[in-house]
Amino acid sequence: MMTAVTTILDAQGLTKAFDGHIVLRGVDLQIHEGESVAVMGPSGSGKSTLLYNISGMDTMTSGHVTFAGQDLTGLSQKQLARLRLTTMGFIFQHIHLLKNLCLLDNVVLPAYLAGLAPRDDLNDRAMALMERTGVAELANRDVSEASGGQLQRVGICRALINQPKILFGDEPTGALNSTAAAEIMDILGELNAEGTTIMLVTHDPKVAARTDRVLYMVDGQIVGDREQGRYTGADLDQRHAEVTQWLLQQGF
Ligand SMILES: Nc1ncnc2c1ncn2[C@@H]1O[C@H](COP(=O)(O)OP(=O)(O)OP(=O)(O)O)[C@@H](O)[C@H]1O
Repeated sequence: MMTAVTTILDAQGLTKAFDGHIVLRGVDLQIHEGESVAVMGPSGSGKSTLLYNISGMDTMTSGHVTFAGQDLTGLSQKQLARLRLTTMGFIFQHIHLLKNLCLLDNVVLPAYLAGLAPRDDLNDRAMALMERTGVAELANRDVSEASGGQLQRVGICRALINQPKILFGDEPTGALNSTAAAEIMDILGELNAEGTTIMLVTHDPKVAARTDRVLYMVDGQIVGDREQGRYTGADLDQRHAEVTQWLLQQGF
């Protein structure tokens, strides 16, 4: 039986210029609900700019982006902030947590700001996420008392606290050793298997090997789009070899 594909994010003719310097050159991109997508390409090709513009973190120069049926183009900064807070999660290379809050409160904060549930429920939800990602014992600790890999897990919990429809990552494993990076990708793989749509900017073909689809950007355009099927936990070396070969063909 064929499963219907739902487009969760649709960018049409997305252009972004900084002071007349064109960084995104009319990008068309559809992301389907439930898929995981890696965005690769040379430094400066526009990967992060693409992520920031399709998520409404930055304001595009021209084009249209529709997310979960809502056209971002006409929204005010306040409406965009609300949309991001309640429907999108973000993880970065360096997770910026508030130093004067314990790790649990850092996870709870976006939910508290969204005001969608009572505080006790938010604490329970945050603890469940921290248990799931293996950082529950750190809940009452400070930011300075956790390792980079542990902080990235806390960052994932924070990104998930409002049950986002999509999780965006900008080099989420970029600052981690290979073991910690693999553990983060295991967590993201589980979330994806449960239905969370994921889009990651990465330089790491091993990260890309675990996603459903790899985009390759050059000079502000998507020039390669590879569907590689779901990673099931087996044959990572084989997938890595295949995606590396494809990347080399793209000019990686
Ligand atoms: N806020 C900004 N103001 C001016 N120029 C910017 C800004 N953000 C990005 N750029 C420029 O846009 C281009 C693309 O940057 P971007 O960070 O999107 O590339 P990238 O592919 O993510 O690179 P990297 O892999 O190095 O992170 C670069 O030339 C960069 O200098």
